[in-house]
Amino acid sequence: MKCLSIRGISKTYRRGNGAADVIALTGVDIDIHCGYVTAVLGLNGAGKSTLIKVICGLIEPDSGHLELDGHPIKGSLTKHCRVGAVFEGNRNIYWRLTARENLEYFAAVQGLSHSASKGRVNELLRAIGLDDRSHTLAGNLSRGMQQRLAVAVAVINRPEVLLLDEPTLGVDLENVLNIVAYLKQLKDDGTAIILTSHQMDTVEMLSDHVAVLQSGRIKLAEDIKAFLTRGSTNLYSLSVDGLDRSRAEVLGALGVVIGERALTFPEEKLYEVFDVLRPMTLGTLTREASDITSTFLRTVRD
Ligand SMILES: Nc1ncnc2c1ncn2[C@@H]1O[C@H](COP(=O)(O)OP(=O)(O)OP(=O)(O)O)[C@@H](O)[C@H]1O
Repeated sequence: MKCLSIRGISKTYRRGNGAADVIALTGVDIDIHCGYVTAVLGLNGAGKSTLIKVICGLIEPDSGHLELDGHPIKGSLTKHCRVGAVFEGNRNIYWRLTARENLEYFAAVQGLSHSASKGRVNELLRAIGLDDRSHTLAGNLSRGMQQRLAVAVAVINRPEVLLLDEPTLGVDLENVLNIVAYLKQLKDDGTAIILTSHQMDTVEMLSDHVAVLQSGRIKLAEDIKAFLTRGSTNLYSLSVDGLDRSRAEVLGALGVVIGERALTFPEEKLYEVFDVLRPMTLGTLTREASDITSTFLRTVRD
């Protein structure tokens, strides 16, 4: 497999009983390449999880289809290639099985032989740092450990397409690095990885391409280097105390990011921000290093 293409996917949740329908995705097109990680970014409710569910066949889209190497596929992607997935809330693991039993169970479901399964399970337990907790029930593992187990379960069959919805949520920094290193290995072996995450460090460490979803539509899709270059404009941070609601609204409309103690905004907004804040006493003004978080925020607020 060389490339998975998502073509014109739209999905509306129809709620009935007079409740308004929710348009989750509208005409989404993305190309996903083997051996690359594509990060799908978006604010809460942008449609990321819906897209992941559509790709792995859990949700039927209203329109649109998937293509493999340019050929439209019939039925679920899982019928055409090996697919692994981590869903929000670790729904891909069984709480009443131990970590080892979960891996053995899913290895059997995926058709691995007993001997292949044994080696693979041990390898994965080591890779995710759970070899000393292999006999603990999944339900008794910490949240971060459960998350690591969910990643291991998703890759048990060496997937050609791996879908990761928030794979490092709640995982400590050391284990984030372990997971990232393991996923990089998978990508080097040719797996096409689709990642959604609010953890920008993980996104920056892993991704080759970025697609930004906003209100169910693709706002931008490009190489991560091009994406990061967008953020090269200088950003300023200004500390303020006692910002009132009407000023906050005006600043929000200008695209200023309002934090607990400071405002963040691009250089070209500097004088407009000063005008809005006048005659307040202003705190320290510092120039911020531009990073993936600020680039993303600017993209969705633009
Ligand atoms: N089963 C459902 N029934 C009705 N509406 C839904 C359902 N699932 C999701 N939605 C709505 O669809 C929209 C997209 O939701 P989705 O979970 O795909 O967003 P998301 O980008 O993954 O958000 P988050 O970052 O919060 O996880 C939201 O408005 C959400 O409320």
